[in-house]
Amino acid sequence: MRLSPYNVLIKRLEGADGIPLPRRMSEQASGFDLHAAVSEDVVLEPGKRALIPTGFALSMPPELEAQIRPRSGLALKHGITCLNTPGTIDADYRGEIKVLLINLGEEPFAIRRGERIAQMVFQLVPPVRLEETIELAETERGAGGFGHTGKL
Ligand SMILES: O=c1ccn([C@H]2C[C@H](O)[C@@H](COP(=O)(O)OP(=O)(O)OP(=O)(O)O)O2)c(=O)[nH]1
Ligand SMILES: [Mg+2]
Repeated sequence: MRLSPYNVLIKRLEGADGIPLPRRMSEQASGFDLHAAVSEDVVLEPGKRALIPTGFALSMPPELEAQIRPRSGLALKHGITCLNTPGTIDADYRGEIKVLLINLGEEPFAIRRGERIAQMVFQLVPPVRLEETIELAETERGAGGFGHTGKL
């Protein structure tokens, strides 16, 4: 078990005064909830999408990435989810973290300043080097996929 946490730096951006920094809502929550840093309400009509600012930027060690995931409560109650879920935040990205929301519900949904709209989960990214070859290691599955193993 890792004893010391990964140190991730967070910078509040202009216009994000009063917006809480991302936070875990319970001690062992996987995700840090993200708040909308919109200057005024954004109304998402059914079927429409919007890129919502969160008011902060990150600097994290190269072995990490962050994933932007939907909040299940918003998805269940209002059909609000992330279009590109999970969104990928690269370790070298220094711009504002944004959330691409889409309304898959039947009613317009208002996104208000400061409301929690999504969550950010940090993940380890293993160091991988792609090496081109003409022969792959054989397996029992081989090229079978997409339901190849049946239903039961
Ligand atoms: O939900 C998201 C997804 C991405 N990003 C930012 C951080 C990420 O590092 C960058 C690029 O994202 P991605 O690689 O998914 O998009 P792309 O279309 O491949 O853009 P790029 O060519 O800039 O990599 O955009 C967000 O703020 N929120
Ligand atoms: Mg990319």
